[in-house]
Amino acid sequence: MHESRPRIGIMGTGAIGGFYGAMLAQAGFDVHFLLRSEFEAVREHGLRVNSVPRGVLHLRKVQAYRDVADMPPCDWLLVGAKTTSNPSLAPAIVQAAAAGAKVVLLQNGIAVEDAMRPLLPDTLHLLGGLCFICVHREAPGVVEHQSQGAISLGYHSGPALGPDRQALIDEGVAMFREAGLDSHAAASLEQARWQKLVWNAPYNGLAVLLQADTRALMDNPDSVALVESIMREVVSVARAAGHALPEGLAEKMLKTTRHMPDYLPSMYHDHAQGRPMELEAIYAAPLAAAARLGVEMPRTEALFRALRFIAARQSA
Ligand SMILES: NC(=O)C1=CN([C@@H]2O[C@H](COP(=O)(O)OP(=O)(O)OC[C@H]3O[C@@H](n4cnc5c(N)ncnc54)[C@H](OP(=O)(O)O)[C@@H]3O)[C@@H](O)[C@H]2O)C=CC1
Ligand SMILES: CC(C)(CO)C(=O)C(=O)O
Repeated sequence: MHESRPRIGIMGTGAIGGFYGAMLAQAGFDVHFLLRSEFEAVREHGLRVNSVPRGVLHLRKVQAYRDVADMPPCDWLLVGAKTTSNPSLAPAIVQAAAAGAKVVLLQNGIAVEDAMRPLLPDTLHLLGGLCFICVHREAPGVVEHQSQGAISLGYHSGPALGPDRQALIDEGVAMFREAGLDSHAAASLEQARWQKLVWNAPYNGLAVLLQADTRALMDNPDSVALVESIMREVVSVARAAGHALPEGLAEKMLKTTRHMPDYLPSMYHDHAQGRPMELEAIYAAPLAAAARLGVEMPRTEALFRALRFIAARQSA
């Protein structure tokens, strides 16, 4: 630890990293941002979050870095890159870590910590952070925040045992709460990931395939039927894996989505910008789990294959 408050590193400052990092910096935390394509813009103009529920937050002086070697050692490393960047980002995470640092993957998908764990030394704690939020990058250094913002944390692996794990999660939860965010401990990180996937598996991919935002998807009976059937497949696999997802989860998510702003999930933006889509974390890993458990996910698999076709054409 450094001084009385932890030092925070944002590893990948896009929509999620920009939003949570700016909120923490505004609350007085010592936050250091690793950037890539938007480094110059942020260094010159700062980081701006245009938030519908919270108003404009403009961090004019940002501790921004293009090279991880210039970053000071950080106690909390919040990974805001897409899961597709994790293998190439891992050495930078290790380099920016203070002794005994907590690495938190603020990412969607299944088994993302399992894939990251072998790339980190055993001395680092690895946690997952599930972000319930609608944000996207509007321009270099500009994040649009449409709604929500809650974050739940769960411990994956590392040197802490038993009550020490809970204490670390509580420390993280308290940090986000101090920044004015709704934050909770997830009883089980794996279950929390499956539960969130019930939303991401249908909407992320269908937004790309059908070129539609959530409002358009919810206004059409055919797309609603597709969304619902994919949700039910994810729920079945999660339950087969031993996760007691709440009864009526799919219905509740459909209802909540009807009341959301017309939102384009992050996978839509990746496709639109020609960036890799998170197909491994959101589709391939759940499908592999389903195969191991002997549960079929025919509609999810069809969506995955269609998306993989789109991705292959895009990269050709
Ligand atoms: N957006 C949302 O509303 C939500 C997103 N999520 C999840 O959060 C995660 C992040 O998504 P999101 O914020 O939308 O993604 P973005 O594409 O907006 O941000 C990713 C950022 O990581 C940066 N990055 C990647 N690799 C490196 C690197 N090697 N060095 C430095 N920076 C790097 C990118 O830089 P560059 O500009 O160079 O590409 C970019 O700024 C995903 O897993 C997503 O599924 C979860 C809930 C909601
Ligand atoms: C489910 C949603 C839209 C908001 O909770 C989100 O967090 C995401 O896009 O991953």
